[in-house]
Amino acid sequence: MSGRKAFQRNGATPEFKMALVGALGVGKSALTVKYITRRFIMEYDPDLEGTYTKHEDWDGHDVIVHVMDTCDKEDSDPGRYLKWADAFLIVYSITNRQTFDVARDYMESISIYLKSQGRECPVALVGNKIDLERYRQVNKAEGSSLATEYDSVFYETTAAEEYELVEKVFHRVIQEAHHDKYGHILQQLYIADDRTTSWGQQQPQSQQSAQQLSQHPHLHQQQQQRRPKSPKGASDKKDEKNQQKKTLNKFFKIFN
Ligand SMILES: Nc1nc2c(ncn2[C@@H]2O[C@H](COP(=O)(O)OP(=O)(O)OP(=O)(O)O)[C@@H](O)[C@H]2O)c(=O)[nH]1
Repeated sequence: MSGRKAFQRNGATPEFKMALVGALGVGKSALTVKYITRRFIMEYDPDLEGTYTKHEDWDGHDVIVHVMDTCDKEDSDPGRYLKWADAFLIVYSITNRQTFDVARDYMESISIYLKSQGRECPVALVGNKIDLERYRQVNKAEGSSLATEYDSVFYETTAAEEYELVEKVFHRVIQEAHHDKYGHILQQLYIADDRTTSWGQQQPQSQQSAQQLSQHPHLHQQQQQRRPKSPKGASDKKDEKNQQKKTLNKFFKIFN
């Protein structure tokens, strides 16, 4: 049975929740707003955290995507996105090695958390700001290697240039999340990495709504109940490793 047929029989609108996490200043907000509005907005309030919703039109069918642009602070509870999300984008800046180290910590912590819950979610490692190649501190092979270590997909991208670069990352994660939820072979449903097939055009957002979002990034903020999802085997590669760094110790409080 093809994914498409199953999708058509199942009347419910597919819905996915993904959380962007990472160090401050890596471009989580820029990537979120780029995906939602197709626009690059230069400055955000670093203390703001929000959840945004976008309707994708795939081959005439509605797909709802919720994106949480997180902002972790010392005392904040990561449970707000760990429990909520169907998928995670762990973002670092290729121009800042420290943010790559933080991304590594997130990879580890999220992996351990999911395993403790018997859950598995798509996790993508995303190296952002490739438009600033001249300032690169983390080479592509390092990112790729870290992602491989955790059985995650890896992308380098930039919020500052073509929308398609950002779209590709989000669509790949949606692909994976769709597979987890509906158990379909993704290549039959959506796109291959080179985007040769099925993803429909984005529903164009009105200029007005894009402007409103840019001026009030939390316009579409909303809370949603998490939908159940089918588990997928977690990476076993890090079972023995328990080297949580201070900044991420809070993760353990959730499930210990
Ligand atoms: N050149 C370039 N600048 C970017 C890119 N993404 C984000 N920025 C800039 O980097 C700065 C930080 O981006 P944010 O999106 O606020 O980063 P964040 O990860 O959300 O961090 P906080 O807002 O501190 O939580 C802003 O000035 C952005 O305009 C990118 O891909 N390329």
